[in-house]
Amino acid sequence: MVESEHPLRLILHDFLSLNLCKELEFIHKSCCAVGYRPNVFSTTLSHLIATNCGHLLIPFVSIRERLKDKVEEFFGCEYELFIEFTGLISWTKGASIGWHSDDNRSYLKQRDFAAVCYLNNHGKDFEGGVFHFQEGEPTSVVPVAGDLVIYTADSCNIHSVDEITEGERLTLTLWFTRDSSHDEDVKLISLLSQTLLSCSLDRPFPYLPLPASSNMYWFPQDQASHDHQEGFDIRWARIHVLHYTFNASDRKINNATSDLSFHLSELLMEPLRLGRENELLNKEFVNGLHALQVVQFYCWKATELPAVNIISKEFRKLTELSCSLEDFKNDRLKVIFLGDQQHVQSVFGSESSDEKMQSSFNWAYFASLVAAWEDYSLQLHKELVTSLPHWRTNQSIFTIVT
Ligand SMILES: O=C(O)CCC(=O)C(=O)O
Ligand SMILES: [Fe+2]
Repeated sequence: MVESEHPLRLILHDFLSLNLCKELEFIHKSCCAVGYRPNVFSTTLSHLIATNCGHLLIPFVSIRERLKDKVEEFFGCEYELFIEFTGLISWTKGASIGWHSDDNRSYLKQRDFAAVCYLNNHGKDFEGGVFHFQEGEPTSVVPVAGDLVIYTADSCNIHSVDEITEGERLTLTLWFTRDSSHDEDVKLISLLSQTLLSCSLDRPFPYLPLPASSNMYWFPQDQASHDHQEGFDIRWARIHVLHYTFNASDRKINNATSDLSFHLSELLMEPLRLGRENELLNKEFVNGLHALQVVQFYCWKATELPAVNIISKEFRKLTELSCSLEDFKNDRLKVIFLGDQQHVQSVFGSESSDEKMQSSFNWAYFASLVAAWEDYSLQLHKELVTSLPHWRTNQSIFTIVT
């Protein structure tokens, strides 16, 4: 399993199971916002909490523990380590990073160790994006889903990543610190406490996502220019490359355009429907993020379960497609949210997954997964509610054995 003998870095194969990689991909593709560098997208744990998706921290809990144990063990730490940052980070066409160490800014000095888990595959999901160490073995790491690289964050491990030339490269990245004042857990527990305690505990759907402000989902076409008009909305772009559309009723759009205080970008914060080719699913989602999450859940599960061919009566009822598509055919919205569709395709398009999804798509199966997504989310929410009091007492996020 171990690849290198270098004392300050370690490469492990198959550290994460493929299903965990897929689950984290589902979380990222349904929740991410624009990142801190051009062509980069990120999902931080605090962003999940801020968008009412604190329950999606649960899948990270045991991975963070295993990673911390591994780092402590490999570096023989005799002091306690704290996690300073946890995030899902994806890089798309044009993103790269030159030689650097991870503590190379005054505000990053607290970083002692880094862990990068690859969640998808070079050569299949993206091209480019090979990782290099400037000195010592191994010189290069080709990302493979499930593999892990850990290294010290100082100048002993100067590294770089080649430019992504196609597709989307996804990682789970953590930094560790000895400095307890940079402990991420303390901040996350405080945020979770604020959001969970401020809402009533018996809400019927406590896991429904709440979008952040629209600019956090706006991917500018030219990030160097200060004119951020041109570009696209990440949420819309993600469903577009999977051949879905967001549909709002004409009445709503007309009302919105006549109300000058209402920004059209806010339409994705409002109830809407999902369409595909000339069909419209007879279900209202509370907002664009809600619909996106169900679509991404379908992508995750559709690769796992055999397609359902027998459409039961119950399914048929659920999938009754709306007959008033004409009232929802709003190409105007597409222009506003997507802009240049070729640009969207060059950022998020992926041919291999595309073909598979297209040929096996089935609304009945999709509708059955709406319910499965609700069960999944509710289960995680319950785990969160059970765990939080223990986390608060210990000021630490850990697996609660029940
Ligand atoms: O994603 C990687 O392989 C490494 C990224 C990196 O070097 C960084 O974020 O500092
Ligand atoms: Fe780095």
